[in-house]
Amino acid sequence: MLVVILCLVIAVILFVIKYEQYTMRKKDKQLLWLDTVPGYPFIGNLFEFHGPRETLNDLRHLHATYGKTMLIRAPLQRMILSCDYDFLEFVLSSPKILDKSGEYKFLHRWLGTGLLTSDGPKWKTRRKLLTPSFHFSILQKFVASFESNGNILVEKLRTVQGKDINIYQYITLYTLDIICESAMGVSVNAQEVEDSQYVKNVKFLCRRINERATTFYERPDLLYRLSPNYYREKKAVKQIHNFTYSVIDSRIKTLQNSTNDQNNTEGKAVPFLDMLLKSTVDGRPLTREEIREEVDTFMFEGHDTAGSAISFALYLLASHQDVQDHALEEQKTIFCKDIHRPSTYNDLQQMKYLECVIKETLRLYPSVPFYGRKTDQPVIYKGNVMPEDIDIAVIAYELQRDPKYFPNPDKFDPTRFETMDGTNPYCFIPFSAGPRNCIGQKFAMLEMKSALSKILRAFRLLPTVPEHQLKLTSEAVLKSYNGIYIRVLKRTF
Ligand code: HEM
Repeated sequence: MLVVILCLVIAVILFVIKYEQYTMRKKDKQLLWLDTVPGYPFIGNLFEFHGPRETLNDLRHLHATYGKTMLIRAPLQRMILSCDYDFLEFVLSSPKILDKSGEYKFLHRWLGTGLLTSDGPKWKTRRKLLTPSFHFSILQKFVASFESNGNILVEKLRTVQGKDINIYQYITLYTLDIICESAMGVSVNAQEVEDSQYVKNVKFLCRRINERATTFYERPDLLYRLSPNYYREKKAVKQIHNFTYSVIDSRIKTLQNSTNDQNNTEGKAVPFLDMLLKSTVDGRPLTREEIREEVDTFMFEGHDTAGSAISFALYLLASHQDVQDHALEEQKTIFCKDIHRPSTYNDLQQMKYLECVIKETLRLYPSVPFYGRKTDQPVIYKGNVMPEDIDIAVIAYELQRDPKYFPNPDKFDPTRFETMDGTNPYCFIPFSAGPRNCIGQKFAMLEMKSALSKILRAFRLLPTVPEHQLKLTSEAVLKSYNGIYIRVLKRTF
């Protein structure tokens, strides 16, 4: 009996391997022009990846061994990994490669197919609908929200000055409060309320999505449903959706009940939710579910990214006193004698050096270190075919450390952005590039400037002793898994 079962198992395995080879044969032939990472039948290169904490190291190792562009294989999936300038310029600017790679399906349970995860005509319609929400005349009204939440942040930091603190824990709650106010028009008071279930769920899901993407036995939906993590994820998603729906419903009521007078929003920031509630697609309003998808998408994409960038910038400023002094001089010039006054939109526009600091931070520590696309039709690149349904991973983290474009690439040197002439616009792509770039980049830049300016004026930033060493990991967003520790000391002028 045992022998029969064993034979059956072997037969099934052989069948699956043959089936995979048969289905992928044509694609593999068409992709012979690429360097292919040697792997095993069926499972391909899954063993090249050693879990979420090691993904960046694994990618670095693969690029060092196989060059800037290579093909890797997973069951029924072919993916091109690239940090090559020409190839990525082609991919990101192509109107034919706009769909998202297979990995994004891990976000679907939470985000549905909102702007980040949708493809084809749905994405085009949504992008057109949402783009006006990021017009500068709308964005400048959010400066007040950056300011009030920044004041809470500074108060929180005052209570821990002189101690070694994991700055990321403070910053990420600040950016979460801001995105809640901006996207939904409600405050979750993440900075004030400890142990908020909503905050816990958002944090849990951000981590879970990447863990799943890099754990081979959790990738197939069928196997994932057998694991306890599936139920944890389902529960967290349900709680988040319930919260988002309750906010949507109460906002609908408020808008219905408000008199014209109360509805007068002149000068006030209008949350993205209100715009969604007032929008129509093909002559009909968006459904509750469609609105929820977008609100949840903004919550996901809009807080951790900026939180990571601000935290890394503070870490770099703490360990580069010359850069910090330069940035502070600029603040003094802008704020003159009233150094602690609230910053205005115009002030933020004037912070040119701080902008270089942020860009240099995003070059070294891009919040989204890699992202994915997929071909939905055969595409020709330099005479070679990329067949339909091929995933492409854009490794921004590696490209932005290429010495060809950034001499002495590991050096933190914001001035390189003062002299960059735009000859190679695709060598700096923290917000992606082309038609599917980050819709929130101007919002993010204002928010990051506002936070850094406020903290710089309130505190002197110092490294810990001994200086904390980052251990980078990508949980969809770049983090340091041992924290981002610095010290802050009240600044006196
Ligand atoms: C430092 C801050 C940020 C960075 C580095 C960043 C980076 C990116 C990147 C690399 C993408 C492309 C992702 C992909 O192709 O899969 C993206 C897309 C997106 N980002 Fe951001 N982002 C930031 C802040 C924000 C903020 C604050 C918002 C919202 C207010 C936002 C909303 C979005 C949305 C909705 C998309 C999808 C756009 C589309 O596919 O059309 N991002 N972002």
